[in-house]
Amino acid sequence: MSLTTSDRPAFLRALAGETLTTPPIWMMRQAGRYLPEYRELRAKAGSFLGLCYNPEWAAEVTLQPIRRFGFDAAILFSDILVVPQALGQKLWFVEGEGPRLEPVADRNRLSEIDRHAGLSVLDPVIETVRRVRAGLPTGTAFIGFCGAPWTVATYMVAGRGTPDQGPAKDLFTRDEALFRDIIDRIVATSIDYLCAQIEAGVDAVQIFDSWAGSLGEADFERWCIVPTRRIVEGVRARQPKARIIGFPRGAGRLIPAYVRGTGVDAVGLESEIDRGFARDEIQSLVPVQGNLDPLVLRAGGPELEREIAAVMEAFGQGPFVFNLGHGILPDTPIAHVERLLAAVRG
Ligand SMILES: Cc1c2[nH]c(c1CCC(=O)O)Cc1[nH]c(c(CCC(=O)O)c1C)Cc1[nH]c(c(CCC(=O)O)c1C)Cc1[nH]c(c(C)c1CCC(=O)O)C2
Repeated sequence: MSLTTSDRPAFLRALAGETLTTPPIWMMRQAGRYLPEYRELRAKAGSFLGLCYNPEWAAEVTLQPIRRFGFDAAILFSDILVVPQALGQKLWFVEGEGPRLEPVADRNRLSEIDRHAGLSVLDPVIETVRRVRAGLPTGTAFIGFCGAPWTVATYMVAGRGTPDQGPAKDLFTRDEALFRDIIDRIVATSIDYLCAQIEAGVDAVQIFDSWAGSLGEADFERWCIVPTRRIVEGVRARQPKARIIGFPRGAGRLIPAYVRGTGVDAVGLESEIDRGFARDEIQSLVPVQGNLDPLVLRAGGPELEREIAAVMEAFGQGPFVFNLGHGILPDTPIAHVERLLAAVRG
């Protein structure tokens, strides 16, 4: 049975360049701590990674926001830092703080982690993809993802999140060959990982570059644009129909160069971007996704109404996916998410 155009998920139609009267909507981090049903399963799993690597639970968590809110797309429940794990690096999460890895700051450490390398570490995540696919309603699209090489490298080098990405910047200044080697490994594994997700059933993939905004123009070209283009080309060589969304958070005025240079099909926009610029210089190139401020969603009230209208006003006349400019905050009231959906869907 072939699907007619109108049976195609609205999310995929928008990514293909259609302007829809009601834009499709999903939210970054839509499966997460603001949901009581997530917190319940998270407590049962004991740890975040325990949840990520249990296909039954991870599939359930992926589907929770779809059942509750009927978003237009589900996003795989996992983390960008499972790729360093596939590269052999130890990863753990400190409760209330965030991720920790054994830092890779010299050549010896890199050759040590290499011994354990293997994509099979991610088999449970691929099994999660199959289960979610089987459980998703038709009309709901399914998004897979990975971290962009630059952002993943910042965690691999520092061993944790850093306010200014200083350790990774120091490394590419001090030992460019070593940093390039790290980037190359992330690129190769990310291509295999995204292709495995697509083969198992995701409709589109998003490349999260959360720290893209911390790079100056020349470094943005070599550490963000070039490695991302290699992933896009590597995935397309094997999966010509793959839909790829880039999210170079904070890249602002460099986003048109990112779109042209990487060849992504669509781009996510941070909340801070100038919306007039984004409409004229970015949405004219590719469909855009974003960019309600997560703080405004959490606050609710008249400011939320005004901002939803401003986002719709800026992007509603072109190909557009409604989203936040970054992940939903854990203490966001569920009623505000319900209000957002009602306002966007009219
Ligand atoms: C930098 C980054 C990470 N992970 C991710 C990024 C890029 C996007 C961004 O900038 O937010 C991406 C990510 N992380 C998670 C997803 C799942 C899909 C989704 O719902 O969007 C995705 C796409 C789940 C998660 N990843 C994490 C949680 C919270 C874990 C918990 O339940 O305790 C979730 C639901 C943990 C995580 N994972 C990471 C950090 C820094 C943290 C700690 C901060 C935090 O707790 O929010 C690394």
